[in-house]
Amino acid sequence: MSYAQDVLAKLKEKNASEPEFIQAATEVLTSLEPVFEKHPEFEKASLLERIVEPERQIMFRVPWVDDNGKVQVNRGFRVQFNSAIGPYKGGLRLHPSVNLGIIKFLGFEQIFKNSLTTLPIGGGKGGSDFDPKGKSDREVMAFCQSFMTELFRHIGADTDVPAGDIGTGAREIGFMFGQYKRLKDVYEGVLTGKGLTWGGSLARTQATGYGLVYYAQEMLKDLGTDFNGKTVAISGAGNVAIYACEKAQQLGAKVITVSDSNGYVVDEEGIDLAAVKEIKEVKRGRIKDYLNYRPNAKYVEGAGLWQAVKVDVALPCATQNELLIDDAKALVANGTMIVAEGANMPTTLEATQYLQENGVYFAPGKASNAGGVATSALEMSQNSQRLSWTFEEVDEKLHNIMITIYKNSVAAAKEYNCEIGGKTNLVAGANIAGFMKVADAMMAQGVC
Ligand SMILES: NC(=O)C1=CN([C@@H]2O[C@H](COP(=O)(O)OP(=O)(O)OC[C@H]3O[C@@H](n4cnc5c(N)ncnc54)[C@H](OP(=O)(O)O)[C@@H]3O)[C@@H](O)[C@H]2O)C=CC1
Ligand SMILES: N=C(CCC(=O)O)C(=O)O
Repeated sequence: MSYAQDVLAKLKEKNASEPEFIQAATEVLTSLEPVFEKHPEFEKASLLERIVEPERQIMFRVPWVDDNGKVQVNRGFRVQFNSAIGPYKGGLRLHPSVNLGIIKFLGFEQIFKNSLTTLPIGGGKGGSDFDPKGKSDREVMAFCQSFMTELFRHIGADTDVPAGDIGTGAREIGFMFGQYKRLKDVYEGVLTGKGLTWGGSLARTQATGYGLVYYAQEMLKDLGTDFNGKTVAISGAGNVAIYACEKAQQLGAKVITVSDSNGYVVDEEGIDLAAVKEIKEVKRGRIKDYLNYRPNAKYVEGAGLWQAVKVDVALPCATQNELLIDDAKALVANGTMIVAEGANMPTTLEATQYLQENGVYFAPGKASNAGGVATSALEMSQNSQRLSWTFEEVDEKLHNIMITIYKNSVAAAKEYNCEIGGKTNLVAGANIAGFMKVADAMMAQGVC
């Protein structure tokens, strides 16, 4: 049994109730096998045993009062996974499905994603099982203030910088920031995704979606083509999905699907993004309301998006494990050229392998969705300098970072001979490239 396999076996035993964390760790550790053959010093330093154990895991009670005067209680989390290359950095997910295993999977992915950005940020993640859907602004504020009343003692601009993720948008970041400032009596860049009048960065809202398309553009370039005239399927209708759609449309693609947790829309004439933005960003409505704007479109309740349409490009931008083996088989049968993940771990391990082995060029979210956290790090840079860059300046830096992530992933894959289905194995390349910088820092910093 190899070093990585031995550590993985122990990890599965020790974290048996955390399937998503085991899934994320299985993908990374399997990719790293050839690295440990070349670097036996890593095993001697028990590097893997240390990197798979979070530096700190914080769980706390979050009591708040709803609009009926009833006291509600939620559970809060922050996993400070790895600070070898910088302060912990990662989003806050507010969704009823949140538990420690989900936050550990997200935090583990964040270590290598943040490393790939080439910026000085470590890996962390947090959130709560609070569901903001259907709550009043006052209820969301009450929750966010209570959440931050516990979290503030563990974070800071040079310690741990949370941001958005599922269920955490500009509204939630605002309420959390206001509470932090009151408690700490400090005005600092402790959160990213802030409003533009109080320290936010231009292009941060667009960054994850734009960055995903910039990365996918590099993939298409290596296939001798581009987005112009391509048919694209996108899942989700939130921050990542909306701005992936916007950039793909700007590059000449026809996006024909979006979805939410109730169902999906197919609009063969091309998604009306202004309608999606109004439904989701303004009215906080359901995607089925799209038919009120585009009566010729189709709405289908439930899952099934990936088997419903024939597309050149698939961009899963909703949630983990949304693209399963039968979806992968449908994409292959329909001749899909590339799958680039906008969400974190949306494709199961089995589906990923099937897509790669059958010639679909596949990008893991830790590489292709890194534009969000990269731009968060650019927001931190602007805060440190007490400056604000223009949209064009930030967008150009973002584009260059995504090109660098792609090139570094390809280079690492080539160095370790990682090919699959006749194409570069970007999963292995991203995991290796992301790991090496963290490994180098951990080896230099001693047993810690
Ligand atoms: N925001 C960011 O900066 C980044 C986010 N990501 C990842 O991208 C993905 C989307 O995040 P983001 O756009 O920020 O989140 P949002 O909350 O803005 O949007 C999430 C979208 O996914 C849908 N969704 C959520 N859970 C499920 C589910 N269980 N089944 C089906 N659909 C679901 C939501 O539908 P509904 O409204 O019905 O809940 C919504 O349309 C997540 O995996 C996140 O971790 C990755 C990098 C950066
Ligand atoms: N949710 C995010 C963004 C994190 C951040 O901007 O710190 C992610 O990279 O998954």
